[in-house]
Amino acid sequence: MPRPDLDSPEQIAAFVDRFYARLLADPALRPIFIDAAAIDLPTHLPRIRAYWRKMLLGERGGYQRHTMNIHRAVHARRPFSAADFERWLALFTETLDSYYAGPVAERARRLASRIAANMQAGLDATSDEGQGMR
Ligand code: HEM
Repeated sequence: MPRPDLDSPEQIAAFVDRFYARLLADPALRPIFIDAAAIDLPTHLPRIRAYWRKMLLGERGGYQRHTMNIHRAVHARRPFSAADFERWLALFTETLDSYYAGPVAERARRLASRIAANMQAGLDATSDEGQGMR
């Protein structure tokens, strides 16, 4: 059966559930979500879905939070390592490749990789001398 593209709110919702199943099963990443950030999944998952609807479908008026500052606060409690970023991106890409194919899935891949690199650079800079992003 051909894989669908990641181009509807329904596919994005399913993608986020699948991605988070992997993140939360990961021995290195799970404690960041569960212990350091103590996320409430019923609050968190709808935000992640709204974020990706904005990024991939151009949804307006949905997700409007400061993602970088939110990660900075978690990073201050428990620093993200380079290996954490690699793992996050590997799980994102594996989830995409397992279930989705098409131009929007490819855009998601490029965006995630670019944003992860920017985020990592911003967090590193912050912990050095405060030259972080925004
Ligand atoms: C090492 C890599 C990453 C880790 C360990 C990580 C971890 C987390 C954690 C723990 C939260 C919950 C924060 C809280 O509610 O206090 C969070 C939120 C979020 N993350 Fe990440 N993250 C990573 C990379 C990324 C990347 C690269 C993106 C985007 C491409 C991203 C997108 C988001 C979004 C949209 C939220 C929701 C923030 C909100 O509450 O509005 N994350 N992340």
